[in-house]
Amino acid sequence: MTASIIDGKIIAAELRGRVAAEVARVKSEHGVTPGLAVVLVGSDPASEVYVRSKHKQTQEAGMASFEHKLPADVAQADLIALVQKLNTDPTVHGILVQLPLPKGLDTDAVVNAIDPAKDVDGLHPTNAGRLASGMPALSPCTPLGCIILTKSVHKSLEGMNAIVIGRSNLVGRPLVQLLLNENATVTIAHSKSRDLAKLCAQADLVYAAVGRPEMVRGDWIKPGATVIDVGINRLPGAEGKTRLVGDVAYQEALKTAGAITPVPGGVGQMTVACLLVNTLRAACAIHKLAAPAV
Ligand SMILES: Nc1nc(=O)c2c([nH]1)NC[C@@H]1CN(c3ccc(C(=O)N[C@@H](CCC(=O)O)C(=O)O)cc3)C=[N+]21
Ligand SMILES: [Mg+2]
Repeated sequence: MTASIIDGKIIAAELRGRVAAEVARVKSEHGVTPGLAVVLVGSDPASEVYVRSKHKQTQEAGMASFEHKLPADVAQADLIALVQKLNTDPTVHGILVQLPLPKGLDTDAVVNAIDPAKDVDGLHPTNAGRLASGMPALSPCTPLGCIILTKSVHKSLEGMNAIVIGRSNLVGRPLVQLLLNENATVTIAHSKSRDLAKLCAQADLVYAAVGRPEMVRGDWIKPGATVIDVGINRLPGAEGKTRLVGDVAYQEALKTAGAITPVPGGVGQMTVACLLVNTLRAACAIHKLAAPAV
């Protein structure tokens, strides 16, 4: 038996189409154009790639896209001043500060400066706290994407055993909360967990988000389980190129899993699509419109 492949490209494109339709409706019915501001500090090549694809997809969905590039040696106060300006800019409904920030900048202080109503990354403690309390919140895009991909396989996650490997603020922790909202039973594992293979073997749903290339092996996976690979690791490939691999040993896991996401073409695609969803939701909330149908 070989696993079916969960096609993030197709699922993300379909989601972006629904966002675009809602954006068109909100524009024509209410005269509101949702706007996303992305702040990139320094010049990490991988970050440049993500920011470019965010810009393109935002515009394709009919939303306004604002890019702000700052030098790696920008003063903390100047970065915060930009965030504050975006907070009060009525054309901006979503603010994303690309992470990680260059050394010397205080990430917590920058994230705290974002208006929680415009925090489309769901990183502000107000949104993280609301999510953890079961209240409506802007939730981080990658975990939202993971849930949508899982639901493309399972209509309901109720009572399923899920394991989340990784506990970052951007992925692992909020993903745990979203899974709890779906009534899954959740195990939270991380780099210090003992006997990860055994914990994994009990899971119907495996979420690998540790940032270690191919750490999750095929024989850890319960036969038929759904595997969502959040990792994006750049390894040296042939002819001086880089090669992207996930946190799961994909070829091995294909043999035991029931369904699995590829890297690239899995979770990464959904992250950007969900960013558009969050920007649309933020714009509707800010303008006191009904929540959009996506
Ligand atoms: N404040 C903040 N929010 C983020 O959401 C955030 C961030 N900082 N910093 C970096 C990570 C990473 N991230 C990705 C977005 C899209 C792809 C993506 O489009 N991946 C494609 C192609 C990848 C490629 O070819 O390089 C795929 O997996 O198919 C991947 C990763 C968002 N992040
Ligand atoms: Mg991917």
